[in-house]
Amino acid sequence: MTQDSTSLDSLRREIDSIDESIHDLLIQRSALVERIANAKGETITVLRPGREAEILRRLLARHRGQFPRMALVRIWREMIGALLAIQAPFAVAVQSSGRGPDFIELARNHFGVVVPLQACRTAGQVVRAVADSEASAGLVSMPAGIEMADEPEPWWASLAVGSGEAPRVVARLPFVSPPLSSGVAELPQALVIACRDHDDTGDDRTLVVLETGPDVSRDRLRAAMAAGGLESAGLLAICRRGDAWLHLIEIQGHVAVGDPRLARLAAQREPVAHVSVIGGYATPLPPESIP
Ligand SMILES: O=C(O)C(=O)C[C@]1(C(=O)O)C=C[C@@H](O)C=C1
Repeated sequence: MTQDSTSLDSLRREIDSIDESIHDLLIQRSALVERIANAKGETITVLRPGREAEILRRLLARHRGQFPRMALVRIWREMIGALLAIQAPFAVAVQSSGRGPDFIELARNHFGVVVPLQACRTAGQVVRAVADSEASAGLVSMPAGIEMADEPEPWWASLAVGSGEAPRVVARLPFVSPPLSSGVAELPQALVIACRDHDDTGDDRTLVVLETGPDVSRDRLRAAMAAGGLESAGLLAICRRGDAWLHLIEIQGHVAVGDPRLARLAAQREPVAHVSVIGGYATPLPPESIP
């Protein structure tokens, strides 16, 4: 045996030993998640998107060496998805209209190969599947502009009338943007909904629906929000409900349903007659942070 093949053999034995350590740790992690699942008890969903975001941010911040960050994310997404599925029956309803195949890919990349995906034609059907507990979570397209929906009302407006048990937005995908495939001009953006509140991870956006009369400018809305102590990060979409206009607005930071700033905004009465928090998400990592 040559010197080279001896050292190759010994390097491979080291790799075998590392693989076994990784495997043992995976088995240990899985056992810990089972204990977490027992501790969660009767909660409505096992999904904790804020915790998932914190895990990925922490690992990416400490990462070093040649192993690609995108591959690190992929491994953890696969592991977390599999560990969601061992905690409870877990399925994701995915909107198949519009950029349907892209949304399926987005859901697969995020939830991994184990979690079953259920195609639903419209976003409204995804909301209903989650509300009726036919799916544990749903993936719907990121609203943009004035909604010309194939439903009486865009999906996000239906969340604004929901009770505490109704689906809410809990995550935005992709959390870490993969490189664009050839021929794809831009990545699809989607929101994850589930029957739980959005988490506070320290770097978040909140989605609110503001109800106003007609002809309220963006500047006026922004000023009313600022007077209430809320910083708008942008108007995502608007739609009409009878004589009222509904504005879907992204707010900087985590704002919980009972936040006094929302009450201050609604107390002004003009221009905002009503405010509903429909969820929020951990701010996705900028693509440039994943070289
Ligand atoms: O921390 C939890 O609540 C878990 O269920 C564990 C875990 C994980 O694998 O780390 C899995 C799924 C959750 O969405 C978040 C995290």
